[in-house]
Amino acid sequence: MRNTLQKVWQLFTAAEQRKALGMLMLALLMALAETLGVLSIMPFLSVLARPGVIQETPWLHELYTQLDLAQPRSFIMALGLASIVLVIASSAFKTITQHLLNRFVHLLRHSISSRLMTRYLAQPYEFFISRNSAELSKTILAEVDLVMANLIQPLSQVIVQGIVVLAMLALVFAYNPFTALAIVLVVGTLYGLIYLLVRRHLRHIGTEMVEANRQRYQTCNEALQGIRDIKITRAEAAYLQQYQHASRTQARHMAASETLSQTPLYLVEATGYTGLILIALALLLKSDDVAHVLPALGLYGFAAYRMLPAAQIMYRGFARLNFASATLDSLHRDMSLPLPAAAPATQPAIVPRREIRLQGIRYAYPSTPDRPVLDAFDLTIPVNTSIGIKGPSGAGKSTVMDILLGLLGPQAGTLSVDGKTITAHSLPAWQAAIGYVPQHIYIADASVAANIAFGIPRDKIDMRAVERAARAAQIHDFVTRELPQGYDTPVGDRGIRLSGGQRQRIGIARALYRDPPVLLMDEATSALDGATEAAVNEAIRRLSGRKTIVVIAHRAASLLACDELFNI
Ligand SMILES: Nc1ncnc2c1ncn2[C@@H]1O[C@H](COP(=O)(O)OP(=O)(O)OP(=O)(O)O)[C@@H](O)[C@H]1O
Repeated sequence: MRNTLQKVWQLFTAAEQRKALGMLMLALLMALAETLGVLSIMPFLSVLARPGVIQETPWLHELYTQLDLAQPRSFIMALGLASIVLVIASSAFKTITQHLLNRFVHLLRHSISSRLMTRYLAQPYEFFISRNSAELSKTILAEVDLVMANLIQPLSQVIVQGIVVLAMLALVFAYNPFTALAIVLVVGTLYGLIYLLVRRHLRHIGTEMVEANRQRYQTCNEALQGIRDIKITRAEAAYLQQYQHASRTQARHMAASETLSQTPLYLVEATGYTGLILIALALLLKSDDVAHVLPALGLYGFAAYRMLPAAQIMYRGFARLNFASATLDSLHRDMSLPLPAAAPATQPAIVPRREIRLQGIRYAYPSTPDRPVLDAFDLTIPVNTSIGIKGPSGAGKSTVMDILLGLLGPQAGTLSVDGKTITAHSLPAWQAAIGYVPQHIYIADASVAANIAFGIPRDKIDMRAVERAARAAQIHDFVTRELPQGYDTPVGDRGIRLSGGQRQRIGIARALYRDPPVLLMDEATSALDGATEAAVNEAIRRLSGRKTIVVIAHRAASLLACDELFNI
């Protein structure tokens, strides 16, 4: 439990921690207002039952004389009215506090998920090749919500209602310690026993639910992304079954958690009612005077009316804490991912003047640390030349490119430009000098122009640069002649409305948009027909001499224009 609280506390920023303490103060005030409201019923009921009480109780007598009312009846009305005003004011205050609390909790969801997204995006590329992307989106979107709904909200309720329960108990205790102890004993034992019984089960189903949720996201993602293959191989049923299995497990566990957290209410309500009748009878046995019994009964009744729902909310909060602790663990783990020191935002691009060099590179992927793809690898690329890299499939050509791009950090060796080693600090400036065409081009569901000027806000897109890049990539004619809205035509989810070759040419145009001094192309023309490939190659050849170009290609034709060939 302490562990859970600590983890939740660590999810907050310093400002949020301060705000949480402010909320606690508000909750204390709320409990005070509530107590006053409950307390106000006593004088009213006392005087109502026996107006003689006014003369017997000094403070009531004092108040009565001060108010200078004509008769006790008016005094009773005044007391009743005062009690009503107090209860209404306390309810209004409660509503405001509750709203502030809800606001705090929901803004916390926004804050935690944004910080998580920031943390993920700041991780090195290697982090993403070892984690499933569906799992990451699930953590940002679903787990933060789950932690909010099942942990932080209940926790805030536990604290607020806990204070209310304590205040009510203090009130009853001040009136009659014996009854207060009896209440604590009965209600505490009831809830305590049920809590102990269900705690372990809740933790267990909570853990299973995290796994089921992960499977749901992953299956959904895979099914929708691989829809072509799924349709062709008729794998719909298998995916559906996988999804349904996870989804049903999640639904069952959610239902069980709900029920287990609601169950004691009815039991405790019945016990509370029985207790109230017993107290009334006991009081009546002690004194025959209803005037004595009524105020006490009023106090107990009202205190119970406020305390039991609060106790139930507290119990539900505790129950949910157990259910959500596995989710909290996974969220907490990712929120503790290291944030690399931010590189200066705008450094001028590192434009090579002499050469780009890979020296003594050793690289093994995280999943196979003992089997390096590259070992003692050297490559020197003179500036403004074009180099073709060839070699059998799986030889490590794309890995070399990822190292040149600074996406993968080698375990040994250096990447240097004009003798200067590229470090984490200078990496953004180096990447600013590179145009890159990957093997698989990612096309966003946006316009052609937005896809060419990738990552640039719409109003900042330089349409002249877009057109220049599109011409060089041999896609300008297609865009202007065949697309209904030209460069503004939306290309659909992952460029579904484009052919493979068109997507590839958009990728090439994207790499050329910033007119970078270095161009890295990984199988960039593999999806083009002979004539288009020749035209693209010709355009790129015209760039050589002005740019440093590295090309990976299987087809000899794609490498013909290169100044030098390198075998891996
Ligand atoms: N994320 C990864 N985790 C583990 N191993 C990987 C990963 N990516 C690639 N590899 C392995 O590294 C080796 C080199 O892969 P790479 O993609 O660099 O080859 P390539 O020469 O570009 O191949 P191709 O011509 O088929 O594209 C392969 O044996 C591959 O299995």
